[in-house]
Amino acid sequence: MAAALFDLKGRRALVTGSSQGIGLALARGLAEAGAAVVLNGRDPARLEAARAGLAATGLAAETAPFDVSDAAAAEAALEGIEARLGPVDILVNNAGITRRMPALEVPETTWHEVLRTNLDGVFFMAQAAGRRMVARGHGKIINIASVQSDLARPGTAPYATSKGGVRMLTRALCAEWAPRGVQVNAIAPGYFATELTRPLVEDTDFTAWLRRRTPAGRWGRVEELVGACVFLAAPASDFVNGQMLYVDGGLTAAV
Ligand SMILES: NC(=O)c1ccc[n+]([C@@H]2O[C@H](COP(=O)([O-])OP(=O)(O)OC[C@H]3O[C@@H](n4cnc5c(N)ncnc54)[C@H](O)[C@@H]3O)[C@@H](O)[C@H]2O)c1
Ligand SMILES: O=C(O)[C@H](O)[C@@H](O)[C@H](O)[C@H](O)CO
Repeated sequence: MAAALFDLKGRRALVTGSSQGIGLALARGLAEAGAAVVLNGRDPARLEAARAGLAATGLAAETAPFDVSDAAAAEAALEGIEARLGPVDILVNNAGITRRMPALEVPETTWHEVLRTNLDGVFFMAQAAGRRMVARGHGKIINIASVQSDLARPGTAPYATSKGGVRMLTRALCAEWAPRGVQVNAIAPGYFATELTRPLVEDTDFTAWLRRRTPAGRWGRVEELVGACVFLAAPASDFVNGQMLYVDGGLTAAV
């Protein structure tokens, strides 16, 4: 009984931005839970390397290279994936970027680049997948938000704004699609060591501050996000909708 609640066999999952980092860890976790996984990124060679890495450990995956910040490409990709492989039951909107700089110095192009990837990309991917899920009467969308959906720090204005938007988008889509059998939730990671956070990992002052600021006293490991993702992708969460689940070592629970 309990095992069936978390069983993803027979489900197909598309994870955006999954050639490395959090996306690749989530793709691996979903595949280990039984899902047929589709990897996405913009660079076909890096995507193929990620696929081969999963295959080397006995996990099959397909690839779909496209840019999530291009709404037409997202729609064409969903159309192509479903025609080639079958329905996408689970969408993990993970692709994201940051550009750290003081708000007074953010060029217009940078502002739009971050918002277009982190917020427009999440919306148009959700719209492309959601239109098909709503028609079928079931589906799971998991948006990767951030502790910066709620808390800002200097140098993160475009990023924090985009992640705050992801939080409200998650609620707005839940309000519309819950009656149609689709669950839309978010995971809000704390600080995890990846390429995106490398400048912060290498900054000894930042890391010392983070260890003091996080009740768990350390950086997160990407595998520690898998449990939340499998839960939100699986039947176990069928009545969980519009929520943002923090996986942050307690960072947002304590001052
Ligand atoms: N690392 C953290 O501490 C942390 C914390 C909270 C939230 N997040 C979020 O998790 C997600 C993954 O971040 P990560 O830390 O693994 O970073 P990462 O830079 O290692 O990985 C991001 C991936 O997204 C891909 N990507 C970027 N733009 C894309 C686009 N337009 N189309 C397709 N793919 C694209 C990149 O190529 C890369 O593979 C992001 O949304 C990020 O904001 C990360
Ligand atoms: O500059 C920063 O503080 C980081 O880039 C964060 O934005 C992390 O990437 C993460 O999203 C925190 O949860």
